[in-house]
Amino acid sequence: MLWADKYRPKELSSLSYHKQQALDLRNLTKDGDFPHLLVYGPLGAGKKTRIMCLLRELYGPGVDRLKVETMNFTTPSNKKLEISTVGSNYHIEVNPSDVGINDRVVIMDVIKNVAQSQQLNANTQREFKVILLTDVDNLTKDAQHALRRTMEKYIANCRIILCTTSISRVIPAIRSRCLCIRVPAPSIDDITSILTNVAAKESVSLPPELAKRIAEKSDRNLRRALLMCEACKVQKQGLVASQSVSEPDWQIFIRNIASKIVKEQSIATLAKIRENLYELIIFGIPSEIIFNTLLEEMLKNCDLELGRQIVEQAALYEHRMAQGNKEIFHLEAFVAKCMCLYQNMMQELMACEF
Ligand SMILES: Nc1ncnc2c1ncn2[C@@H]1O[C@H](COP(=O)(O)OP(=O)(O)OP(=O)(O)O)[C@@H](O)[C@H]1O
Repeated sequence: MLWADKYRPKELSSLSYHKQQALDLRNLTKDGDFPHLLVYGPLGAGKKTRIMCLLRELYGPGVDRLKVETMNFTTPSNKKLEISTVGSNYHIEVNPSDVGINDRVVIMDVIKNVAQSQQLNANTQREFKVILLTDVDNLTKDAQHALRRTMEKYIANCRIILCTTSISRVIPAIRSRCLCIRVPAPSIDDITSILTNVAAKESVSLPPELAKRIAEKSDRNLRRALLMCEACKVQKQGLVASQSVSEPDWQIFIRNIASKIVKEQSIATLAKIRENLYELIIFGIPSEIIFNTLLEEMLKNCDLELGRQIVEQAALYEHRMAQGNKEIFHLEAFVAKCMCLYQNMMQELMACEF
């Protein structure tokens, strides 16, 4: 088992950072109930871990006995949909955006099914079940409006926990019906001490300088830091302070795409980059991550004015990507626009020189 899964805290009391928030969550469940929640924060900040600890506090260790199920749905146009869910006797976790633009059907059916089913275990029984919806920022507006109506209708039988990285794409009507909980990214010191603790549990001696370097390279993403630390251990049995910390392959791959854009602005390069983007998508790298990393890498290669223009275009294409269905179109359009802007800047520079 990976360290990130093996050492995931299970109790609110064992959460080692944002302790006040953990305490507040515990107080929230004191009388055995809580409102609908909207948990948001950057990738790898520990949102899911906190939610699972909260459920454990409420229902006991039964929430850890997970089973994977496949649910089937039929759209109004008779299209058959299939979605995987993970859940226990007390909760169910679904990512409705797995079915793309048909997410509205999934939202309505899942909530209806859960609200109508009864719980068996009388000892730990609550009056409600919990539905955990992940990646809520990717839900279509249609699905979000359906969610708003359904969450009101079934408030007596179920509580909904929404988990997302960006609250700005969640409609205000949902935000106002939930208690919003922000989980900020852990600090470099928090990550360093978690890495040191995990290494100690694994009987691996981790030099403090190396732990700090891993924490800095992880972009304050705790999961990434734990994976990087484990990768370092696999590369070299005895960890040393001067050891290099390798980056994930996809990050290097995206850096190469950015340097291709800068090196040559042509149709042939664009076609090659399209293949590269497809490869990233096929390997399961989320398109938002591809977009953000590509933007960061592009900004390293340009001056302030060009950077401003690229950020402006990135905002436009990212917005379109969030609204549309085929990410590749918008990623490719952004690459083409970057090439265009870069070429314009080079031509202006050359004109000035002559
Ligand atoms: N308080 C904590 N102490 C130690 N480790 C933690 C803590 N919180 C989270 N982790 C570790 O960090 C990893 C990432 O946490 P989690 O999956 O909860 O993040 P997330 O914000 O839900 O991420 P994503 O948005 O990418 O799904 C977990 O695998 C877990 O091992």
